[in-house]
Amino acid sequence: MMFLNEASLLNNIRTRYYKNKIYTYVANILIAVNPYSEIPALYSPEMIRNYKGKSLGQLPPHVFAIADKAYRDMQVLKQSQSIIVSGESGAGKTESTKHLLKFLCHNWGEESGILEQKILDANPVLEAFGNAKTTRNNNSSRFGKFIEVHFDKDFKVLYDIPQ
Ligand SMILES: Nc1ncnc2c1ncn2[C@@H]1O[C@H](COP(=O)(O)OP(=O)(O)OP(=O)(O)O)[C@@H](O)[C@H]1O
Repeated sequence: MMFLNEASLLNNIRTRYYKNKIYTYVANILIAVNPYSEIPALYSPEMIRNYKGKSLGQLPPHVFAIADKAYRDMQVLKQSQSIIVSGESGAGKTESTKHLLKFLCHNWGEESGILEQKILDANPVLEAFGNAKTTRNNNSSRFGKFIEVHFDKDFKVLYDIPQ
């Protein structure tokens, strides 16, 4: 971008959004715009495989790239990593968190995948207890959500911060 200010950033995000490119990087922060419709190719099994082991920026901006970087940083630095998912109600935090979990489970989980499937399957149950319809979101996590997933010894904390 020629000028880095709020207006040009928003314009850039809008232009990308109209091309179904809902993800944009600002340095190593990922901005996601809620498309309010399914973009199937964005989360296909092929995409999940493509983003495994790729450096940030090697492929187009994606929530999978953030998950992969966190996992690889954990391995290299031997320290737990955190992904903070933040935004107003209805912004798409819960959906983003589900995509993060799915990516991590499919690419970096145990081989049998049984435990990972249980983690993914637990989500609808938790939502049944913790979610409610609000004016801003039909499936709002009003009671807050905190997901902690451990792979091996010291993997990983995901936060979905209620707004
Ligand atoms: N990546 C996405 N693709 C398609 N639809 C999405 C996506 N992200 C969000 N949505 C749609 O937007 C709705 C609201 O998203 P979500 O529940 O994730 O918001 P939230 O930020 O967690 O809200 P709250 O803080 O109220 O819990 C979802 O039910 C879904 O219909």
